[in-house]
Amino acid sequence: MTELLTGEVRPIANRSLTADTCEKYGYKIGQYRGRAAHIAPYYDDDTGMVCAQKVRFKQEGKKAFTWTGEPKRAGLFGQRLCRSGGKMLVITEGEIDAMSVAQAMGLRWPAVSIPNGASNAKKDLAKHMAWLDSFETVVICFDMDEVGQTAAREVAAMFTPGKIKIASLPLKDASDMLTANRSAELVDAIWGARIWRPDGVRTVADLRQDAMKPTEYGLPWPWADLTLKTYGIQRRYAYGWGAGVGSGKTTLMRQLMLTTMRPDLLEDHSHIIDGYGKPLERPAPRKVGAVLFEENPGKTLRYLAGMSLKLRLNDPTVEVTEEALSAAIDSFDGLFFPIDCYGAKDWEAIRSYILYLVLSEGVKDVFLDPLTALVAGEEDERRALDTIMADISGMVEAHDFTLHFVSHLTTPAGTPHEEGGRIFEKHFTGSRAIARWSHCMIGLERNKQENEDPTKLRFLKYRDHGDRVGILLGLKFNTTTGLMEPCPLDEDGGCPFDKEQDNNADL
Ligand SMILES: Nc1ncnc2c1ncn2[C@@H]1O[C@H](COP(=O)(O)OP(=O)(O)OP(=O)(O)O)[C@@H](O)[C@H]1O
Repeated sequence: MTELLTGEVRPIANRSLTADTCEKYGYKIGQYRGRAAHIAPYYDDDTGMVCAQKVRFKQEGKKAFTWTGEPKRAGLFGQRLCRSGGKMLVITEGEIDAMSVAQAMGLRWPAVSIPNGASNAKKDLAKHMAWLDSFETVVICFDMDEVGQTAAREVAAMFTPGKIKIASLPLKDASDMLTANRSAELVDAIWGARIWRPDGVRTVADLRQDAMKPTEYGLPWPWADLTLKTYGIQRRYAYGWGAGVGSGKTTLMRQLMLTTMRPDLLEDHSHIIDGYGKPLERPAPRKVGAVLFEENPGKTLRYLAGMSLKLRLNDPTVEVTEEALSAAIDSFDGLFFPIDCYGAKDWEAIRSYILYLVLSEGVKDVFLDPLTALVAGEEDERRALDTIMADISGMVEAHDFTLHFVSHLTTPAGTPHEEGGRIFEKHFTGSRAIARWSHCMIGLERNKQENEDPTKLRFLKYRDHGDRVGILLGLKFNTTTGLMEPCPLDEDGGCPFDKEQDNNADL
């Protein structure tokens, strides 16, 4: 144990501290190894005697600290001046700050300092939790730098919620406030300190700006009628599309990709007016990210080019000039970002590709066809799908994009989906995970044996608009253009009741 130092109480002019303040805290000026030093006394909780001193002096022009006595037994600086169970206690990062707060508050309110700086705040305060918790309110008034504010939040989390407040100062610390002659503002900052809330808890004030934003239409579907009925394609949504084998899922995905990159090919939407009387505008061309497991990206590009020319280019009898095709292909340049994942079906890799496209390339419309390919061969398909779907749902929300994925369907008990059987949520492969995590689920119902039969878009789940479900659109495949076009449906939605009955058998 090193000897305690002696000294005398003096005002500290360069810190605007009066002799009364220093007297109250027993803060003295003395000598340490022949140099002038500030001596801050620390008391032992048990004996009420000074057991240690924090000595502050200058060494080679720089601020230095040392301890005398037994610092391990020391409480907080100024602790002995505060009766437990008081109305309010202020905790600062340093002795001079504690005295500055006390002085600004007329020496009538208790202020203490932690002994070993912000980085040890948690450990040093933990020893006195019962005492600290006895105060009605505890205000943390640490330095306004990163270290101080991080420590303030860490310390706050140790207290009973609702009791702890964090003060925010316009200058670096309480001492700077006092020396700048801004004690009144320092007092205001202490009284006006905000109740600390754990990260993530928000107030109405935090959310006001968001809540005041008008609800806008999402992005247009290729077909205006669907935009009208569903309020458009939503951002931060994972759309799950399901249909029987060869029922046109990929064709529909291609048309969505096409009109995303080439909004000039969208149906006219100008008759759709929002609640503020504004007609829906045609969006600018947007980039597309495509994860297509069952198709070579070159082939997809040819399909897209064909659709843009209103030609079915997979038909060998269809003629197209090289110039026209080349110009059509060029129209997707810088917009189409397919991932060549033929064979690679590892979610971790696909996930990084998607995030790269979204975060680095600014892609906001991603297509994944089919989702089922990612779990084929997994030992526990259900669990794997649950992990992937949870991930997708979190990703679209965190990074503000839209992901459309295609799902295969399980075989129903009644009419096969390929013959127009009704689709239920539970028919999606891995339905539990998909239903839980996707924001919208859509079934494409079509009887492949009846070429004249339309494809019905049945919305099964729609998170924000649960009333907008059922068959919302009929589409007819145009065998010349390769595009799906809206068509009228029977009054019952073209979905005879007996077909629904059939499939209800396995409900
Ligand atoms: N509504 C439709 N009417 C007639 N033919 C269609 C229709 N939709 C798509 N087709 C054609 O049916 C074939 C299969 O379409 P597509 O590949 O889109 O189906 P899919 O559901 O994705 O198939 P899979 O189950 O094999 O993934 C294609 O030749 C396509 O041109």
